[in-house]
Amino acid sequence: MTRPLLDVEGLTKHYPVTEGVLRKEVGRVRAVDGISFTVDRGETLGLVGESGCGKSTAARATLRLEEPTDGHVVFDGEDVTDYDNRALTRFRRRAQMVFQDPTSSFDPRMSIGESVAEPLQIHGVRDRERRRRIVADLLDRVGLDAADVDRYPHELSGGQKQRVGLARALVCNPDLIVADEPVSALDVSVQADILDLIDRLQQSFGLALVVISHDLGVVREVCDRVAVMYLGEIVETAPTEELFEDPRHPYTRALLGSTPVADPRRRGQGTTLTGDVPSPSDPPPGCRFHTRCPEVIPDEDYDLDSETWRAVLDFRLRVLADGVDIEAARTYAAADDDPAAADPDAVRAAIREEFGVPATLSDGKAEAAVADALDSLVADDVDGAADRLADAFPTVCRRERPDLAPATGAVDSETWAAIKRLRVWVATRVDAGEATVRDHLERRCANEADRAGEVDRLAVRAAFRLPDPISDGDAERAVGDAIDALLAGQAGAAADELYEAFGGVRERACHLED
Ligand SMILES: Nc1ncnc2c1ncn2[C@@H]1O[C@H](COP(=O)(O)OP(=O)(O)OP(=O)(O)O)[C@@H](O)[C@H]1O
Repeated sequence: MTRPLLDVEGLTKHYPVTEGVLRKEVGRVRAVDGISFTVDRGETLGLVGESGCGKSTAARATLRLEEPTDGHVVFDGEDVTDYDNRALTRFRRRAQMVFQDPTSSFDPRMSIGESVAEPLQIHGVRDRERRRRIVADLLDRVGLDAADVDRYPHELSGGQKQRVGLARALVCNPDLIVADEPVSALDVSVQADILDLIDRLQQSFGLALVVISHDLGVVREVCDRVAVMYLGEIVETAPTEELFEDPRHPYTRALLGSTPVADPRRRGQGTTLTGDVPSPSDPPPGCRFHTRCPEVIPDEDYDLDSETWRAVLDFRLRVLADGVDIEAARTYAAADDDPAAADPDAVRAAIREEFGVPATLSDGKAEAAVADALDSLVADDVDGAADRLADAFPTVCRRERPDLAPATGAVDSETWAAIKRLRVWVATRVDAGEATVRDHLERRCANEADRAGEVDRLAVRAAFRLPDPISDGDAERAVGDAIDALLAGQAGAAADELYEAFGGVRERACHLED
């Protein structure tokens, strides 16, 4: 595998939540929370997930249209997060963004020709005639007429405007385009045309593309690989058809289950998504999806099917959030319209019904806990109910999050984090000469080398917190070879080793299936 054009590692964007005139920080919106992905030259990566899961923020932070809170964005061997303003201007020429609503990115007083030519002017193409030729050629390639040059945005349809948006993004001959919901504002009839155009442009310009969409049909149409985002995290990355045929993460399965599919064999299969995405300012612990996950793992102490387990957990979650409306249950249960006189058994039954909890659970221990909680609720003791349910129904998913690990082997999450640390360090030095690489390595390993007397394999492992040896044989071989290449000053060869063994293409989730 060749080295990717874009290697995003641990990218994080938190927005502070402030209060009062002094704007004291009282919390953080964890919009993007440590995501990693790669995009090869000429490749199209889809970024999918429900509304609010952080896709647009991820795009803006990747292109440094907003400052990331943490993480690295390595683009063509350089760390974009280190760039000064000048380097950023150069980067923005090579990495462009296309927005959902092209109208907002146009100045209504500028003609189409002027709008498309503007980036050329900004980036120093002074020759007017040359600008005109480039613009005419691009308009032609995006399927517009040369005569459209003199028209204004308000004279164009949505589809035509998106074509102009693409022409404008292409005008500086970028290597990467990030398209944020490029067709969701368009009529369905025009969407296919624009997707087809994106596909053709990508091929003829050899572009790397990141296509952001909440619509799985869109990504299936144009993407080589797909990364699935949930609540600020990437839960699964896989080649497109593999993802659709064999989704590994329960969130991906639920997302696919909620999308209408053309294939009649798959219609109605799988689980669907219910409820809203929780707030990113207070994400659930463990696997963030566990509060909605139809496949949440039952505690081994109980013998309940997954649907009942989900119902019990929904009940537990709602009680803990003080979200059970007991008065409404009393009203529902009251035979003679007097909630105060409602039969307590009927109130308990009404609450069970609301959450889909069976009248009697087959597992005695679970039934006892639910019955106790219902007794407390009926006695208006919400805290008592919450304590009982919190103690009785833990799930492994509250403690452990699905861990992205390379399909190459069973490395644990700490080892994987160390490998990625080494990979990013190497990726930003691939073009450096041998002496520079060795010099940088010496500095990186200064503490460990002091102890060891020289920079050797052990010092490098210690500096990057890599186990010695890594338990998985394939991973150990790749890392060992990469370290040897580094010690010889050959960062390029080290990067090749690491991408070959641990490249984003084969990155799959998750321990839940294992
Ligand atoms: N400037 C901001 N300040 C505070 N919170 C923000 C800001 N921008 C985004 N967010 C929050 O971050 C989370 C992720 O938003 P983002 O727009 O990235 O999601 P998305 O997946 O692109 O959703 P959509 O498809 O609706 O655009 C949301 O909860 C959003 O409210």
